[in-house]
Amino acid sequence: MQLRPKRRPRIRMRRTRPTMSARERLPGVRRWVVKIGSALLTADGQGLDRARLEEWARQIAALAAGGNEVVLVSSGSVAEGMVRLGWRSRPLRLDELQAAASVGQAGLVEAYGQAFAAFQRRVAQVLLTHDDVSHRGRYLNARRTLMTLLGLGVVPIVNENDAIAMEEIRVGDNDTLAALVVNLIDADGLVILTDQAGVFDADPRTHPEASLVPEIEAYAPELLRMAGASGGVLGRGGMQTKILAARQAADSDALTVIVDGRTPRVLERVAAGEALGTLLLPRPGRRRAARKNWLAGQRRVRGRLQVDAGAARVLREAGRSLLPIGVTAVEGDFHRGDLVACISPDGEEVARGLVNYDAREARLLMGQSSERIPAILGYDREPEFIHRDNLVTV
Ligand SMILES: Nc1ncnc2c1ncn2[C@@H]1O[C@H](COP(=O)(O)OP(=O)(O)O)[C@@H](O)[C@H]1O
Ligand SMILES: N[C@@H](CCC(=O)OP(=O)(O)O)C(=O)O
Repeated sequence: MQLRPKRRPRIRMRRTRPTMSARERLPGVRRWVVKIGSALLTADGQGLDRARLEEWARQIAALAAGGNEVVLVSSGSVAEGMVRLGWRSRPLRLDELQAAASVGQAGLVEAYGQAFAAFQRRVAQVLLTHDDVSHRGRYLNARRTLMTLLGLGVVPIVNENDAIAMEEIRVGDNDTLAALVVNLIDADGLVILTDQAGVFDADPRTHPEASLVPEIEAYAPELLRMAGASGGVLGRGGMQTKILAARQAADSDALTVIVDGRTPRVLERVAAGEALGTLLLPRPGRRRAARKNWLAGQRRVRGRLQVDAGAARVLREAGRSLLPIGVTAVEGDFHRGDLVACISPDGEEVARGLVNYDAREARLLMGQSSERIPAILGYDREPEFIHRDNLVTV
């Protein structure tokens, strides 16, 4: 009897039919999150690959000089820490992992600092946990800090706060962290740099005949089947978490490109719309920002702001920010970052959003013009009670 080689079942792919090529949207992207994975950052577990790091710094600096805003999400703290501590295998104990991450994170930011300095760019270290993006007040602060850094022309370098993150507040992998950052700052492009050319129709490590998927909807159901279970020795997520990250980015209408970070001038070429890696697309017509969905879904309204007719109208019709001057009464005992409802003079809820002031401060500021905030409080903050980015109409 002749044995026939076992064939892999063919996967039918629903690729997005290009009308205007979706790649043509990439040159229009202005705010990027670039994620660099452990698999790529360290030369075979021998420490950080500084030559590559410098090349990415050059490209990010070039994008920034061309009017783009770029937040870098970089892994590598554990890998670098292991090298600095002389450990050959990734520890299993959480405290040792956290120690390695702390040692490595210092090295990581130092290396980026030097790399970017060669291109006259400053960097900032931003360490986040899951709590920071799900907790009301810290969410606003994390967002504001990142936006301020971008406004200053600084490149924020984000990693998970591994030293303190316990299991229940861990994001877990940096693909997911990158997606959280996309949603946090309303980025319109996410580039995930990894050690493969992109997403293949099967894991290329175990299926050398697999072929690259150039473009696909992030929510295409077959995608997760293509991705093998987990990543390499240093990385954690593998392709699965990258696809889930692309989906989360797609929820706020961002485009994701998964691509080999070793490709020459990769970031500049991706941003120019060149067909590199895999482009993962949002579903057409899904425009509502993820943050707004999240806001709309929050049930625990902590307070109510009575607004006058004019404020009710601009909130309802134009989705504008709520200023202190339009508020006539403050109900409840809420804190900065809490969800509050905006109530029109006829008693209807017109909008809800994350408030920038504590109830005590709001009572002092209501009915006043925003220029008077510093004089009334003795310190300055946002001119809005609720910024339109953090507000949904009901
Ligand atoms: N369908 C697929 N296409 C490409 N890579 C895949 C696929 N399925 C699994 N992988 C694996 O995912 C790995 C990348 O994930 P990981 O090692 O976590 O990298 P990183 O550190 O960049 O996050 C690849 O080296 C590859 O072996
Ligand atoms: N925050 C840790 C873990 C990051 C991580 O999971 O890495 P990866 O998903 O491979 O980019 C680190 O910097 O090593």
